[in-house]
Amino acid sequence: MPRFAANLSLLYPELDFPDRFEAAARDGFEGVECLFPYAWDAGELAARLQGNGLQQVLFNAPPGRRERAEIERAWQAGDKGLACVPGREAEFKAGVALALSYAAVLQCPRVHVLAGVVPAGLTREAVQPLYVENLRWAARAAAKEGLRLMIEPINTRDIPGYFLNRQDHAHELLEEIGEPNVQVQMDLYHCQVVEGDVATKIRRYLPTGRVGHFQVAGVPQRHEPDCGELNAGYLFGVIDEVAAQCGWDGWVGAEYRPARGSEAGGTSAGLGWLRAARAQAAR
Ligand SMILES: O=C(O)C(=O)[C@H](O)CO
Ligand SMILES: [Mg+2]
Repeated sequence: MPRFAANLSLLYPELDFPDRFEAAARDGFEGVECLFPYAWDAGELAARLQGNGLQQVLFNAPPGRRERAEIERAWQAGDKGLACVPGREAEFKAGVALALSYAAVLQCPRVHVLAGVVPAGLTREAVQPLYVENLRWAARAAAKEGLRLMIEPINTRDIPGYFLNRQDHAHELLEEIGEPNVQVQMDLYHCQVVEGDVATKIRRYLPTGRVGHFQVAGVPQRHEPDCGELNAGYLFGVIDEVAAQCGWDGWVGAEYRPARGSEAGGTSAGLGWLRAARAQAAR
């Protein structure tokens, strides 16, 4: 069974963010990820991790220039990253520096760097050199701290105009960036929405050593992984099989909006997919 991390920005919406750590540990998660930890003091979050025996496995660099407390709200309102946005290089670098300082305190080995939306009037091809240059700069800064950066293809239904949508584009970009500590965050939800053939893509890309993290959700509504058109149990089996062959030992982030979160039992009641994965592994 892969190691699963609870995405605390999406799971347990019935609880205040700091209380979600304990809930995730109680439900048997060993790792957690989140979108943006910046509204909280890094030391306070580190204490929550330690107190609950959890590892922080991933979070995002800021998607735009804001006060720390504003970052999450600004993401909802439209900040989607700066890596491909001309004229905002200084803000991009300041955001990466803030993320690296949080990663050090949280002892988190991975930081996702959002690509951003291609500005009106420009093409993806026109902004790609800037994206590559920004990522190269960020990768070198992260390498000094012993950290890895993730780049994630995201579907354009969720973020219209987003620069990076496809797995093949992400892997081409890694070649161009040319820094070994940059990897792909393969979100199976986005992969299914954009291109499908998910199991084949896991088999193609995981052995390259260029996939640093997985995420999962049901498709099309981004609810529990066992709701909708993806067969999560089958895909976890594929990850397990290929990981055993190539020595991959990363995490699968549970990044979904619980459909059952408002029902009695909250998020925990919707973890049947996790219990099924455990039962399958025990067989
Ligand atoms: O939207 C997603 O799938 C992500 O993982 C991004 O990190 C957005 O935070
Ligand atoms: Mg994702």
